[in-house]
Amino acid sequence: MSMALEAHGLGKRYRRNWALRDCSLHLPAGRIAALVGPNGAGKSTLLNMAVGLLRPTEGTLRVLGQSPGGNRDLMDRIGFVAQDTPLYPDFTATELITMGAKLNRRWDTSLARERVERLGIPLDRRTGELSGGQRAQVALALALAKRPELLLLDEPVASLDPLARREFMQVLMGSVADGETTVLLSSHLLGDLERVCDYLIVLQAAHVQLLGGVDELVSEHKTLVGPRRERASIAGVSEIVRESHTDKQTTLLVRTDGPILDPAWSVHDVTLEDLVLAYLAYPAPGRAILGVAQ
Ligand SMILES: Nc1ncnc2c1ncn2[C@@H]1O[C@H](COP(=O)(O)OP(=O)(O)OP(=O)(O)O)[C@@H](O)[C@H]1O
Repeated sequence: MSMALEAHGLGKRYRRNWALRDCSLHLPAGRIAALVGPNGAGKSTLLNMAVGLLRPTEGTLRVLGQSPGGNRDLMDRIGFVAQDTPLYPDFTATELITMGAKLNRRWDTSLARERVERLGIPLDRRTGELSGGQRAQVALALALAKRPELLLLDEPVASLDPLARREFMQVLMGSVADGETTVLLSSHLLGDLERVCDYLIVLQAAHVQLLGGVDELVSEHKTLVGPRRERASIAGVSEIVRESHTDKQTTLLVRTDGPILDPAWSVHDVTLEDLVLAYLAYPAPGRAILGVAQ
């Protein structure tokens, strides 16, 4: 299986603070991956390193099998929309599309023009005079027009209205349907991600907290509800990710390594949102751990 992204022991330090540390992850080609984590978790740092805008402080990072720093051929194969969707404000969408055609070898001018037109965004208005959502749409159209093998999107839909978000997510799904594109997008909108993403990377406090295919992760985690009891080992449970108690009842979100047969527990499936929220509350690796989810 070929990897679109592969990191080993990757770290980035700004002065004395680590924005990313001991980060080992892989993203198989052809997936739509969600990059999730709280503010300041290191998501933008990871994406910026993947496009060579930042250099790792330690560790290795391979993107489409190559090292990203100063690699023009590799950059031709990657589409990137940064968090604040920067566009030259004095240029119109038409001018940016023309510029894209000059700078990129695999550029699809009609895709960009048709997309911007279909969204009702004036092609001849300076992008500095467009709304924030319209600017984001232009930036996304430019990224898609590159026909990238890897599309990296840093909170691409944050400024889009709900209908536009849904439409864009459908476009993303369509663009990976050919099996040749991989998408990695960071977002806080778990509902949107749940609909389209089939791979999940959860970052928290500069560390990878959870990684894997969404279906596999969802099926190996369960919520258990039973009479109140203090921590005890449960056959079939490899890890208790989160626990909460009322006077009479204990609720656990667990990672399983087999069936839960103890009849004291009722076993429930989890959603992607349950999973992400549980792992975000889980102590980060490398942090002083006082006991899991006490
Ligand atoms: N240029 C910089 N100089 C110093 N520290 C930085 C710089 N950029 C980011 N950081 C720090 O690195 C950490 C990770 O930041 P990053 O922007 O990667 O987080 P993020 O997960 O993308 O957050 P958000 O969801 O808020 O966009 C944060 O603690 C941030 O303060």
